[in-house]
Formats: sequence, structure tokens, C-alpha cells
Amino acid sequence: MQISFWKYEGAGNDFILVDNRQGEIQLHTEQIQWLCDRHFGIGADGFILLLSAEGYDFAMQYFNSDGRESTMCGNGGRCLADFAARLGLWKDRCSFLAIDGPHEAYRMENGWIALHMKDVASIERSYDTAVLNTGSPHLVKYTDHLDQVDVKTEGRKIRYSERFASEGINVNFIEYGQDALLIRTYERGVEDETLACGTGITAAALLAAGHEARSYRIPVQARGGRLEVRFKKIDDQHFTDIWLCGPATPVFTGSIDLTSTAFQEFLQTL
Ligand SMILES: N[C@H](CCC[C@H](N)C(=O)O)C(=O)O
Repeated sequence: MQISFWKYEGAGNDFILVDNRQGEIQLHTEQIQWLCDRHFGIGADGFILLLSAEGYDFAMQYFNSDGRESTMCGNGGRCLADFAARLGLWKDRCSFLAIDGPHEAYRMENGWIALHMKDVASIERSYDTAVLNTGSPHLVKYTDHLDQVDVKTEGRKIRYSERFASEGINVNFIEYGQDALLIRTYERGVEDETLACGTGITAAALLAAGHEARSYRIPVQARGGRLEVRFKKIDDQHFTDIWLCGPATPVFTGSIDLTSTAFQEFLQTL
């Protein structure tokens, strides 16, 4: 069975996007793992199905590269919105359904895609760490030597710690740079550092807001590129009107045979 796909990257966080509005594609965990594999398959941090949804322009189903369906993906949502525009599903503004509810998106003057994220109504803060959910669960930790952090080792320790081992959590390390918040992220379900993590960037930006309850625009520099998070701070626990703004770039399109020898050979490595 051949499937067509588009490969996208959003600030270096990369995804395989497939139009499944006819609902004919059913993939097993191992097949998604293979498609995301950077040696035997196409290679990506995640896999996204575009679906139809009553009352919305489309719907989003997100899978991490471990092949398992997961929670909201901010960069993936932005790439899917661009893909849907390319398919002619919207022009000025779109609304789509994801696992954490409805989202809106629009294209900014500079070509970026702005994605409306769900409100945040609780942040657990301790000394240099905060835990919050921006559509996916995130732990955010301050550091003053971000470029020296062993993100994979330190991220794994926290992600598999007793508190987080069962559900998992994404682990973000942040440092205040000259003109932007600097961030690196260990992503649950990729189980490695990714070049950007949209829901993580959103979480970190909320924490970078000042004491005042007002609107903020926080520039964020991830290893894979620049983004900006815009939001209204109500108080230290409540944030609303949150928009994740950044690039969503098509890289190539192709088709792949789900019964290929490469898949059989990949299975031998599991
Ligand atoms: N790995 C995340 C989902 C993707 C998040 C990230 N790619 C983003 O852009 O938000 C999780 O399982 O919670």
C-alpha cells in the first residue's frame, strides 16, 4: 500500500504529514516508528494525520516517533495548518480539532503561522523548576549554562524519575539570553533532544513574563530557529489568549510503500 506524505519542519522540529480525510489509512505502532526512523524510514520527530471533523476545517491526530499517539504538538499543529492551506482547506484563518480541543491558526505578515494554544490555569513552581501543561505536560528548569547542559542525559533522568515515569513529561532547560529566551528540550516520546518543541516553548515563555498582569510578546531562540509567544497574563497561575508564532516549512513530498523491504529490515532491528 503506497501512501503520499509531506515532510515539514517547524524551527527544526520535523514531522511527516499525511492527508487521511478519507479515513483509509490505519497504521500500527511499528509502522509509524519505521516512518519516523532516520535510517530505515523517512525520519521525523513526529507523525501527523490530517482528518475531517464536523464543524472544523480539519482535525489533527499526533504520534511521537515512538509510534504512539500523544498529546498536543504545537510545532506540528502549525505545520499541519500550513499543509491544510496548501490543500486549499482555508485561506485567512482556520479552526481545527486536536486532542486538547479546538485551535485556531492564521498566517502572519512574515509568513509564520500563529497557533492559538489552550489556556493555562495552573503552574506548580519550586526553586528553579516549574511544571505546567500547555497541551502537553512540561517541566521547565532554569540554568545559567544552557549550552553545556547534557539535555539527553539530564532530561531522561527527570522524565523517568519516580514522579514522571508512568505518564512521562517533556523537560525544558532555559536561560535568559540578550534578546530572547534560550531553550533546549528533551521530548517525551522522542526520548531525545529535539531542535524545538512548541508546547515547551509556550510553557517557558509564560514563565518568562514579568510580575505585571498584562499582554506579553516573548521572543524565544531554540536550537532549530526563532519563535515568539504572545499571551495575556491574568495572574501567576492564569494565562490566556496564548499564541505560538513561528515558521512552518515544507521540505519535500513523496510516497512510500508500507510493505517495503526497508520496513521488514527495520522490524528485524527491534
Ligand atoms: N513530545 C510531546 C508532543 C510533541 C510536542 C512538541 N513536538 C511540540 O511542538 O509541542 C509529548 O509527547 O508530550
